[in-house]
Amino acid sequence: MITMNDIVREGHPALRKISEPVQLPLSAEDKKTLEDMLEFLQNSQDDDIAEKYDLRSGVGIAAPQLGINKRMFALHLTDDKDKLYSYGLVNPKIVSHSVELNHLEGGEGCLSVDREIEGEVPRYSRVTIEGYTMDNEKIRLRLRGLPSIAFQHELDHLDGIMFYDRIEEESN
Ligand SMILES: CC(C)(C)[C@H](NC(=O)Nc1cc(F)cc(F)c1)C(=O)N(CC(=O)NO)CC1CCCC1
Ligand SMILES: [Zn+2]
Repeated sequence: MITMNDIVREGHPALRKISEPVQLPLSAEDKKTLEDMLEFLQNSQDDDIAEKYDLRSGVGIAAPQLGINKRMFALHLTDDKDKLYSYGLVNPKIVSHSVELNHLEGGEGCLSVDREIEGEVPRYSRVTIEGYTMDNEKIRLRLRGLPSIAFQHELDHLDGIMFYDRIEEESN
């Protein structure tokens, strides 16, 4: 199982690389990695398992955070209507987005960042995304709210972008 020790932190080169598209159909190894990533998120949101293994409660994790520069990430979260979004996504991309921007109140954090960083992180309010599931099926989703923000945060990891890169500098 994945624990916090498997997650690379700021300064690790994998977090600043552009990740490579994943060969489809998924190899057994890539599928296993993605399943392990989804399992980590589920474990991290289970109070007993999270406490036992000292896991930070994660809603998303990208392969580069495991030192694997492949274009895949996992999401496991519920939106404000309690709809569950639980996916392993391969070669994900935004196909269209709102002009309107949104941000998490209080800013963002990251499983690979062990410090608090203040500042709003601007994200598209709504995105239409495409990608492939762990079963090699093409998927298209319309996301808003936390699912939309989390998707954009994870997609940035595949392009070597950290959330704080998007916080505008103090305008004096
Ligand atoms: C880094 C951490 C703080 C653990 C963050 N969790 C999080 O934001 N949880 C959350 C947010 C809400 F708005 C409502 C709620 F119910 C729970 C997270 O998992 N990530 C994933 C990550 O680091 N992926 O690389 C960072 C988040 C920033 C924006 C969305 C994902
Ligand atoms: Zn992150």
